[in-house]
Amino acid sequence: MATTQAQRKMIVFPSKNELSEAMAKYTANLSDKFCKEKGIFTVVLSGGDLIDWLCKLVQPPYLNSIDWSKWHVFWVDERVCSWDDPDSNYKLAIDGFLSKVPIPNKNIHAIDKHYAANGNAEHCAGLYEECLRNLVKEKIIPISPNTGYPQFDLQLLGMGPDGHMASLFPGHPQINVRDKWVTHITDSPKPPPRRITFTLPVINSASYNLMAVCDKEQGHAVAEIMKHNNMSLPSAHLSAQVETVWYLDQAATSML
Ligand SMILES: O=C1O[C@H](COP(=O)(O)O)[C@@H](O)[C@H](O)[C@H]1O
Repeated sequence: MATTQAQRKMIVFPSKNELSEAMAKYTANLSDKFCKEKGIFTVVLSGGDLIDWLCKLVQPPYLNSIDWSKWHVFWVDERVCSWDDPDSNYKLAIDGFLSKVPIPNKNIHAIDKHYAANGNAEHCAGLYEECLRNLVKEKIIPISPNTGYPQFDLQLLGMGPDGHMASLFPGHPQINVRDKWVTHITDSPKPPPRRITFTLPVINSASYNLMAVCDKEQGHAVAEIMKHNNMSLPSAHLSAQVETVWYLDQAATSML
């Protein structure tokens, strides 16, 4: 079932399996489009359950048909910990997805290894922003003519039961930051406390934003956003330059 609100297109799938299949197809189609148009595909990952739902991308027909050499991979948020810590979104993506596809190492743009291990969130945010600014200079990432912030091709996002996206949490000031591309938090309500995150204007400057939400646990936040447009939930602010699409499984719509 597909419905469209002002800014949000919502598609409900019977189960995670169908959602994963659709997400792989959506990603593969955009990869083809952007690789043909500009020879580069910039993809931003989140952590959490999303990585599991990318499983279909590492299977035929996508595994062999996607031009992985053109991919550049980023993280919308990252936990400030060592790369091999079980909390690391980098580790999660490497283990569950990136180690299974031939993306050149130099195109995987992770949080700084040394400073992440040292736990300095502010410094890690500054360094990640510097990394993005260098890639803008190298013309890997364009600046959106509409917003003035970096414009990624596709972001694959997830939402926590409290309505957070990336590491923008309800009631925390990071959602209002506009003078940075990447900011930090040291008191995240979800552990671990120290994280870096893209700011909202960067998130909303992406061409395509796909928000994938499964499970009953998220049902209340889904209803607050879809039925009541409750803007106190960070995920309610999600938009994109071309398309914002919410992929939900049946369980996540239990309160709609
Ligand atoms: O902490 C985080 O949570 C969100 C949502 O994760 P999920 O496990 O509820 O799917 C995730 O999108 C974000 O990247 C991560 O750092």
